[in-house]
Amino acid sequence: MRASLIQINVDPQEPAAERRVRAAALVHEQAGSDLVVLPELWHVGAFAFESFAAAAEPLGGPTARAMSAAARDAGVWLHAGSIVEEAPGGALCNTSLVFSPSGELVRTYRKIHRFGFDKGEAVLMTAGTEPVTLPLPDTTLGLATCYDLRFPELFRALVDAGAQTFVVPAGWPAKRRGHWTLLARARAVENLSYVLACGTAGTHAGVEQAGHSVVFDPWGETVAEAGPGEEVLTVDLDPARVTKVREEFPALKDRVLGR
Ligand SMILES: NC(=O)CCC(=O)C(=O)O
Repeated sequence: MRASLIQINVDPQEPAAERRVRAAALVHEQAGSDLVVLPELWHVGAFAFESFAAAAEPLGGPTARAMSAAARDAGVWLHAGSIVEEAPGGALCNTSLVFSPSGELVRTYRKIHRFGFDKGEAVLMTAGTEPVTLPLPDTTLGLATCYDLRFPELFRALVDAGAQTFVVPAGWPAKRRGHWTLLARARAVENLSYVLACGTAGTHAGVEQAGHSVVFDPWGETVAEAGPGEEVLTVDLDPARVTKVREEFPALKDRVLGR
């Protein structure tokens, strides 16, 4: 199973409409991959809080339409990262979109843990409540977004729902890059699962992004890691390895709490 993580540069000087066209072209270039992943809020910037309201769009909005067409044209499963969703009733949510190779929107995931404490996303966005998984032909995806990485109980809930491969779009700051890599790896090791963690490059709203998208295997080994700039990280995964590792090291069966 081939996966491509598109670590797109988010530059406030680039209009969102142009970045959308560029993202679609980058997805198109990944034809031949099974799964393509974009980062969190790449259309606006995860820290561009003051632009969230203006950038909000419904599920059938311009980003979703462009990504549906891109998935269909490339013939790939596309985790299109997240958008600022204007939900029915007007609430804003940080919502991930997953499209099938025919361009159908097959899953949405509203980020459960909002970042910012008493500011930014935490006050502007409404939290999701539901963990979301998606069975693909070769693996079952578990969806999480950025700050969710700090909450292992979400990943356990996803494992209980059948997840074998976590997809984590993010807009993670460079100043906490050490946490990014450490937490993504921990989620792989403790859940004996692949982790596909896709961040952004560039600086927006004064926040330098970490880049360094990374893929860990179910033993916590690094499959591939990007640098700080715009880059596509393409990896070949062996979905059967999740079952094998879980059989050889059945730690998930030893859980006592929270089952
Ligand atoms: N967009 C985010 O969720 C940022 C998370 C973050 O900066 C952190 O957890 O640290």
